[in-house]
Amino acid sequence: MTSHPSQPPAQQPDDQNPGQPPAPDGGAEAPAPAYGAQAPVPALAVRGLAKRFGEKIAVNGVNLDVPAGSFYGLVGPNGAGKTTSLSMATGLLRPDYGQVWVHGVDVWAEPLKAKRLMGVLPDGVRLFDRLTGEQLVTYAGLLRGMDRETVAARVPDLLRAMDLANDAGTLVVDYSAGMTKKIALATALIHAPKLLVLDEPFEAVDPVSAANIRDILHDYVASGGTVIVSSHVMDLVQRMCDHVAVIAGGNVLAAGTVDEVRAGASLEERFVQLVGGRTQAEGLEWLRTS
Ligand SMILES: Nc1ncnc2c1ncn2[C@@H]1O[C@H](COP(=O)(O)OP(=O)(O)OP(=O)(O)O)[C@@H](O)[C@H]1O
Repeated sequence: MTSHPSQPPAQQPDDQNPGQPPAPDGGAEAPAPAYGAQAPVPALAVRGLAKRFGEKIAVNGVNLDVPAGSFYGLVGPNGAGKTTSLSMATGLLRPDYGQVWVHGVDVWAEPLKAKRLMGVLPDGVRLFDRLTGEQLVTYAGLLRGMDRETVAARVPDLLRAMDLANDAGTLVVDYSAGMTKKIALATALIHAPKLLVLDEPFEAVDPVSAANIRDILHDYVASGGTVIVSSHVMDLVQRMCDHVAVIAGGNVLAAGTVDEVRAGASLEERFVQLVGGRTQAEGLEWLRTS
């Protein structure tokens, strides 16, 4: 495994990077993670990650350590920067600033090596939906450089685990939203990655399938894998995850074990305390029917 550099590579000065936005808070100065001989290398380490879309700062210098073997929840209100952060962390969206390591491998310096370690379920994923479910998962395995025999052995296992065995021959374009989510998750699992990054994996998934997926993910973590899930469902994160980060306005407001972050309250109460933003239904009087 590649060890971390003791210092981060120098940030690009703006004059070498025309059109780049100025470094956000914590962006340019964020130290690289330095792990001693004893300290385990995190599954994911993020330093000074930042992204701006025009005037909008979507991610404002995020630092995060996701311990190997953890079940890590990422929660935040709509537009908090979760998807943008995860997209940059998984090599799908180039950051303006910052660095990301997966098990010590720099995602943006060694993308192929890093991506071999990861399985990703991106938000709003576009799949090759003119393939059948079985073909799509097979294709994902072959694309990862796996041999045909191993892929052929794993595909039925995954289809069964996702309760899609009876729809193996159906075109993905004809799948429901929940079925599409599950087949996308199967494509993320086929190469048995060390780190799974799942953006809203339970959205549109029925309760029985969600419980099955939770079991699969718990087994995966128990066998040494690491899972990062973003979710809006606090109760689910509190029950399912051992670590959590709360992100809002492109910043991490709190991060640690679930018990540390919720500090005696429920995660939902703590979330509302941290994030604020509860609004009264003022101005919607016209909506009242009586
Ligand atoms: N491609 C884009 N172009 C312009 N603005 C974008 C783009 N992607 C994201 N944004 C903006 O960046 C901010 C963060 O968006 P992001 O999708 O990361 O939030 P999120 O926490 O995943 O939200 P949600 O929970 O609603 O999915 C939002 O204000 C969003 O409008």
